[in-house]
Amino acid sequence: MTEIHKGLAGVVVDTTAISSVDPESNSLLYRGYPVDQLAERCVFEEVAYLLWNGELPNADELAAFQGRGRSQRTLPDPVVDAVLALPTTCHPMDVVRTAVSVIGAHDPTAEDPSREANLAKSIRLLAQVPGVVALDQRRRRGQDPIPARDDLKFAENIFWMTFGEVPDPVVVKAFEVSLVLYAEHSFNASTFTARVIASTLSDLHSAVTGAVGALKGPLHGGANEAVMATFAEIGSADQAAAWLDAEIAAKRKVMGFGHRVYKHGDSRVPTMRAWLGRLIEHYDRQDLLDLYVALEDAMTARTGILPNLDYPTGPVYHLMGFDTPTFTPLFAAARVVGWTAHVMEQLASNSLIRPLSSYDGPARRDMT
Ligand SMILES: CC(=O)SCCNC(=O)CCNC(=O)[C@H](O)C(C)(C)COP(=O)(O)OP(=O)(O)OC[C@H]1O[C@@H](n2cnc3c(N)ncnc32)[C@H](O)[C@@H]1OP(=O)(O)O
Ligand SMILES: O=C([O-])CC(=O)C(=O)O
Repeated sequence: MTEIHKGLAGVVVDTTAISSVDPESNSLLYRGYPVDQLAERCVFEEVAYLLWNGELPNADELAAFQGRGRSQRTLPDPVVDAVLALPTTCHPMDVVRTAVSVIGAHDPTAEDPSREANLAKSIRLLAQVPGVVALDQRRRRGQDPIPARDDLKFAENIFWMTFGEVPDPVVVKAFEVSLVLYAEHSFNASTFTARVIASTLSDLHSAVTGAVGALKGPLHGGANEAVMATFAEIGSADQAAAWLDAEIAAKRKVMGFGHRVYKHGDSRVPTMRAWLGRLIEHYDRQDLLDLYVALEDAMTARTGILPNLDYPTGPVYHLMGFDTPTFTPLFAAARVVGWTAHVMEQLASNSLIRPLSSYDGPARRDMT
């Protein structure tokens, strides 16, 4: 009988040199470096450089790389027009998905599959997606757009374009850590989507557009905003256990918990959790931490299922002032690096991704 690998669980479909996720040791390495070390010591652009090029940049390489990205931050007019033309009733991830597609349609090198062209497109996309996310949050609030600045680091510029100010360094660092942790995670659903699309020899923007769609779902990146919706529904720490009992009884999944690969805890959670603690102090929001801890404790006690990265990141982005539907677009802004690194890796050693299925429909029959 054919063995079915539902959801491709446990199936190894290819090799990758970009990152390694080891569920046994709960470790995540980007090109060999532990991600917690990168998160503490690097700016986001260094990590992007590492993931794309295989090595960390020296000071000159970093400066040149940052200059290249910063000079491309301003959104082309057709992209601004496309964002502003979309209804504010649509989800912000729909805006990101559309914008990536429009950026691709206007890119004169869109169909050039060389690594050099794909790297240039990746750098441009990474420079421009934050502008889309910031523009969209602002228009939904009835605020005018704020032009990008080329004197700010990647993380700082996102705050600037969204809020018109760069917050305290502890807030910027917490955000930068979240972006580093979100940048890459091997063959997750959205990255695999990008690789499937790239494997047909379609273009990089098509692969990223598809990846954005995959990330949107609450079983994947959409969980970070769902966590905040959960907190809003629960209200306060003393309600957490009763709320959870009802969810479990109704057999509903609790967002921000569980992981396909990590069964003993997500390797990125301790780092993000520590920064959440610092932000709780900075913003004086012990009530939010109490709720966070109460739900985690109740979930662990009742199911043994541990939080994933989206659990601490939801409240982190909330404290920073981002609107809840903007959380997954921020995840996307960071994951552009991982998606495009995988597209380039796929193309360097391509084989069409096309699994088999086992038919269980009606037996052969003739039309009458
Ligand atoms: C950055 C990221 O994308 S991380 C993932 C973010 N997604 C979420 O937080 C959504 C909530 N979590 C989940 O839905 C799941 O844990 C997934 C989809 C992430 C991984 O799931 P899988 O590895 O496919 O495991 P699966 O969904 O089969 O769960 C195994 C068992 O644990 C239960 N379970 C897993 N996660 C949860 C959860 N969050 N809440 C309640 N029960 C859960 C399942 O109901 C299932 O129980 P059963 O065997 O009695 O039916
Ligand atoms: O790896 C996964 O399945 C999901 C995840 O944590 C990520 O993409 O960061």
